[in-house]
Amino acid sequence: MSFSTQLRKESDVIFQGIFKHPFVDGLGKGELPKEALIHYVKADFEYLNAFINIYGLAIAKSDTREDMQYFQEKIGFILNSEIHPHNNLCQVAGVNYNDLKGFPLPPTADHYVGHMKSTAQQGSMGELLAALLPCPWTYLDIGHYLKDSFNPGPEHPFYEWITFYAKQETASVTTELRDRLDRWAETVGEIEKEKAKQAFIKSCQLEYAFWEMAYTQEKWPFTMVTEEV
Ligand SMILES: Cc1ncc(C[n+]2csc(CCO)c2C)c(N)n1
Repeated sequence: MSFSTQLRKESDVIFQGIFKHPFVDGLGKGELPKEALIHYVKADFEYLNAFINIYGLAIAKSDTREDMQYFQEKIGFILNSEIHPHNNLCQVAGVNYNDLKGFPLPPTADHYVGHMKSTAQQGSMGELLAALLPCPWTYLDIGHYLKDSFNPGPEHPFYEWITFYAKQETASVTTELRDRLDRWAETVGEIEKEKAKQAFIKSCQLEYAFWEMAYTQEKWPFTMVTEEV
């Protein structure tokens, strides 16, 4: 069994929890409070900015042109494609996407970004790949799960969101990251692999926590002027 298959198996309980989370279930049912959608997009826009920064750190860590080109292409995917699912959520919430940009990350999203950034700066390439992988993998599996469970048609409010993540593009981001991680895992010992596994599991936990953060509209204890809509 490949290293990534082993990681997916061990974290299956978290994946199953994500599929059943009320936010994800609401995407399937086509029913979500406007405030939760807004909270999600505000946090996710900044999360994606941080993700681009992290790909930049991965380029800084890269030894080969091939690796550099790979991470550069992934930055392009976030810049050019990931706006579509956000646009879908903004349309349903009846808000302008531009009005949701530039807000501070809520505590859980801040924690998630901090985990990926510190792993990118201090960890091995394998730990970094493992910390990034749950991001496309959980969304790919959510896309498939919602497509199979709810069979949404074009009239479904979240049709675009669901079909975007169930698409080949998200599948290839996942497969490519997995292949890289699996190739790395063949070259290192158990201690290194254990560290990568812990980085992967923490990111899976934080993917779940991100949905919870959006659904409960998690906030910092004190609201500062910059956070008001
Ligand atoms: C919290 C959170 N987790 C995952 C994604 C999905 N996603 C973000 S970047 C990317 C491509 C990685 O190269 C994918 C699939 C999201 N939007 N927000």
